[in-house]
Amino acid sequence: MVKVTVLGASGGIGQPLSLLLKLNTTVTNLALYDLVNTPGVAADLDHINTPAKVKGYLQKDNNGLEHAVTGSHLIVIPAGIPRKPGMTRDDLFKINAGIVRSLATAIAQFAPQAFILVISNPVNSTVPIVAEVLKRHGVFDPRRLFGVTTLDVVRASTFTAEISGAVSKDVTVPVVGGHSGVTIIPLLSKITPKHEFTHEQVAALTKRIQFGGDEVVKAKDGAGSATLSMAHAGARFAKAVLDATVNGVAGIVEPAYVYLGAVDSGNQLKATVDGLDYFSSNIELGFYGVRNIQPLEDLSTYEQDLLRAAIPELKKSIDKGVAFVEEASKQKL
Ligand SMILES: NC(=O)c1ccc[n+]([C@@H]2O[C@H](COP(=O)([O-])OP(=O)(O)OC[C@H]3O[C@@H](n4cnc5c(N)ncnc54)[C@H](O)[C@@H]3O)[C@@H](O)[C@H]2O)c1
Ligand SMILES: O=C(O)C[C@H](O)C(=O)O
Repeated sequence: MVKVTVLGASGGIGQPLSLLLKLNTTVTNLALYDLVNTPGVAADLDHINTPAKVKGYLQKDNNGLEHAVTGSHLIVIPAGIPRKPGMTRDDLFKINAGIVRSLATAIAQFAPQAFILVISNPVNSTVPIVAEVLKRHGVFDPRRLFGVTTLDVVRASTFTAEISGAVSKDVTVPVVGGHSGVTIIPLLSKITPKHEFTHEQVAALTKRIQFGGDEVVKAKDGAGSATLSMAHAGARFAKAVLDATVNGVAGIVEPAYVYLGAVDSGNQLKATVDGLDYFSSNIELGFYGVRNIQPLEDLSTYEQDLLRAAIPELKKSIDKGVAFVEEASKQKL
């Protein structure tokens, strides 16, 4: 059995993401959990002739969350509120931190072995929140926890190809750091296939990739943030984890925001990012999840400056997530 669970499955991301996961033939059971509407979404998806059996769970059901997560191989979390124009991702912390903490508590209790993919913003803080909850339950395996930053590399491929004329699906741009504004660091000097951009193009592309989310928030004009492109990105990353951990595919490399103490190579990277505990880099996936975290090498001067600007922002967001769980534990929430 390969059970995948989506927490927040009725939302703007949750529904198309669940559709794409239903189309993934590695999945045998798809559990959809939300406050509302999951029975309908599940009944609808269950008519698609792919292997996964789909079941909906509601918060108001008796032990709905427990039943949704129990036995899961992989759990994706897009639960929480999205931005409106004028908001930063950090403005979501107040509400989403509590949502993510309560979902992580259930995972720690009922699915401690699951691979966890966090989409809920602010990712730079919500991933440390999940980790702290798992640590407190004595079940933290950092190789199994990922902040999903795939949308940044998807955008980077699209935006750079518009300038270079390459076919976007063939373009790869490493994007490292975190998932918010200046913490998003595109490494345009490392684009493949190789392309030489002018300084002006590098500056403009960097800004567009860093603030790509704002373009969608503005265009949606109060109706939320990226959902469809995010569903695509989330399904792509979930497929990568399933291929590595279920299907035994070796050598898969995808970016993700992870705990750097997960593996030795992460500790080496940690030394080059001023001791940050979490950072997004290209991750080689293996049977147990994170297998290798790629180092930052040969950055251009411009990229080194971006990194310098990102580090204090990341530190603030990480500390905020850790402090939130500490405070909640003190208050026995
Ligand atoms: N990581 C990324 O790259 C990325 C990209 C886009 C959006 N996001 C984030 O994803 C989150 C969701 O975005 P959306 O557009 O789908 O929002 P949405 O409001 O459309 O959907 C969120 C869903 O979460 C559900 N929910 C709320 N509290 C819950 C709880 N305690 N348990 C289960 N479900 C709960 C809601 O009922 C809703 O169905 C936002 O925080 C957004 O900022 C992240
Ligand atoms: O921009 C947002 O708030 C949503 C998401 O993080 C994105 O990058 O599109």
